[in-house]
Amino acid sequence: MYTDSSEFPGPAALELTGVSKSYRTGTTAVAALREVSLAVPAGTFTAVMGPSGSGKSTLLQCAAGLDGPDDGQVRLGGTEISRLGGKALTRFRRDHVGFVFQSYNLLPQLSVTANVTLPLLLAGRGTDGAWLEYVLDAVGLTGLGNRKPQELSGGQQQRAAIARALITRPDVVFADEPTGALDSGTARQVLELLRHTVSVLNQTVVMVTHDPVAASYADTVVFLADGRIDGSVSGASARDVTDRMASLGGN
Ligand SMILES: Nc1ncnc2c1ncn2[C@@H]1O[C@H](COP(=O)(O)OP(=O)(O)OP(=O)(O)O)[C@@H](O)[C@H]1O
Repeated sequence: MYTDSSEFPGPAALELTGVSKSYRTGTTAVAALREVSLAVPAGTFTAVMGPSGSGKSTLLQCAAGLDGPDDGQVRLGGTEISRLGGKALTRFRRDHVGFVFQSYNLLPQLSVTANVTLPLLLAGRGTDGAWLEYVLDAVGLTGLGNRKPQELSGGQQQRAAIARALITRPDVVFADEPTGALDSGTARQVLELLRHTVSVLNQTVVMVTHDPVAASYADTVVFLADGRIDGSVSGASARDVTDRMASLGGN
């Protein structure tokens, strides 16, 4: 794992430096992230794992600009997003970040093509037809662009959500438990697709997951425990990840 982009050649797609975040409930404060530093090289697949409550979702929210850290910096594609707020941050996210969630969040009344190109429409950008076709092909939805989401299987719906995340050519795609709602065979296909977007499209992907099999598709698995980074492994098998998680006392 890199804690600083000077440690690797090439640009960092994402860099967190000393990021801390607490939540206040009543009179008590819960430290969800404690001085987390992490650098993700462009064109790599990173999985974030850790026990329940270790701070994975908070890390993703801060890294993607969905929430602001209390302390520290977040740089995404060369922009320090922790300095941005309001409309500037919303615009930045729209143009530079892609999201894939466990629930596909497709609009039922729109076709696959309209769902996939919605981020471009919202950004006031035109659709490059060749890129749309390429992306739909890449996610295995060739010829299904006119279908409505409910006319697709769960795996196909998640593929459409991945196409929607890729369409703006974002600096980073953040995936939060992207296979949580899928059976293991379909999950494997979606993970292979995410792997393909990194290996072939040079996309940067950061995925939060509870599943050691999902994590094994990543180049690097970063472990969180109690709001801190607790090491990382590269090229890990599902077994390696399971063993590491057991040593963290996690699930
Ligand atoms: N909105 C919130 N208000 C108060 N505390 C919160 C809030 N969100 C998260 N927390 C606390 O922050 C800590 C980290 O939570 P987070 O959701 O980031 O962990 P996680 O690793 O994603 O957990 P899980 O695997 O169960 O989803 C936990 O102690 C959690 O209870």
